[in-house]
Amino acid sequence: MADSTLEPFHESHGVPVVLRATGLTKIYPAVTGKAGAEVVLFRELDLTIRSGEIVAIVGESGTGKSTLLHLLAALDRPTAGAIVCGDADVTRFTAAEAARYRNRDVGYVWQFHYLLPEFTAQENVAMPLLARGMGRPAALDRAAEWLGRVGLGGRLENRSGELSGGEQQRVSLARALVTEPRLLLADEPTGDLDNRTAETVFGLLEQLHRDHGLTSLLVTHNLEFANRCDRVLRLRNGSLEEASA
Ligand SMILES: Nc1ncnc2c1ncn2[C@@H]1O[C@H](COP(=O)(O)OP(=O)(O)OP(=O)(O)O)[C@@H](O)[C@H]1O
Repeated sequence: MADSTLEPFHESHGVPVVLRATGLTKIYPAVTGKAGAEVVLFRELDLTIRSGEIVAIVGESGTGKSTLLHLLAALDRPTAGAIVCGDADVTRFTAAEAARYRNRDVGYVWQFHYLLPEFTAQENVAMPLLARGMGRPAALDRAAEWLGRVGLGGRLENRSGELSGGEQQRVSLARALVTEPRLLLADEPTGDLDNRTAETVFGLLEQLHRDHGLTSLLVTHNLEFANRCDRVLRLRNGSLEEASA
């Protein structure tokens, strides 16, 4: 059942909880005037993400993994249920509150990098800081620092077209983390990369967990990577089960 009375800084197994979803349900209604039933993606789904962990979500195509990440990022609304991150229920946000949440509390990386081609790597990474009102010199400094952490300290001035696929994805990882969000949401971040480059990007994610106490939720079809995460959850038949990959 949805519980909107969660305390802000509750704990689970002695570890602070970063995000808790309860009773999460997503149903697409039948289209009026057309044959066909409603689409139930998931019903009464519960999910707890604890500080510092890296959690993998696996499941067959079309089971709703990306939709779940969109709900957690406040890019979509559930049919029912609550998503508590920090001290607020994300599902009740106004558009302005959702935008602020996406800028401050969550970072996300998608399968495609979505870098702005007319800007340099450093400017792309600085963008979320500029959007929140940080001055340009400070934002560029912070961006350079994060590009150094993802191994691209020598590529600050390159535009996305001058970078390899793996480098582009590392820039998008730096852009997601430059605001130091509570939670990183990653939707198949290695899905568009060859095996060796995918290993570099996933290895980097593991290193950032070790070095910076990152917390992340990762959707992946790569079962080897899923097995290297702290927990694996499988989305199947509308529910989320603890699983081994
Ligand atoms: N507006 C809509 N009305 C009805 N069904 C929809 C609508 N939008 C999305 N869907 C369905 O929701 C399902 C879940 O899509 P989603 O992208 O979340 O799955 P996924 O598990 O991430 O898949 P993949 O692994 O292929 O990326 C799909 O079957 C899609 O057709």
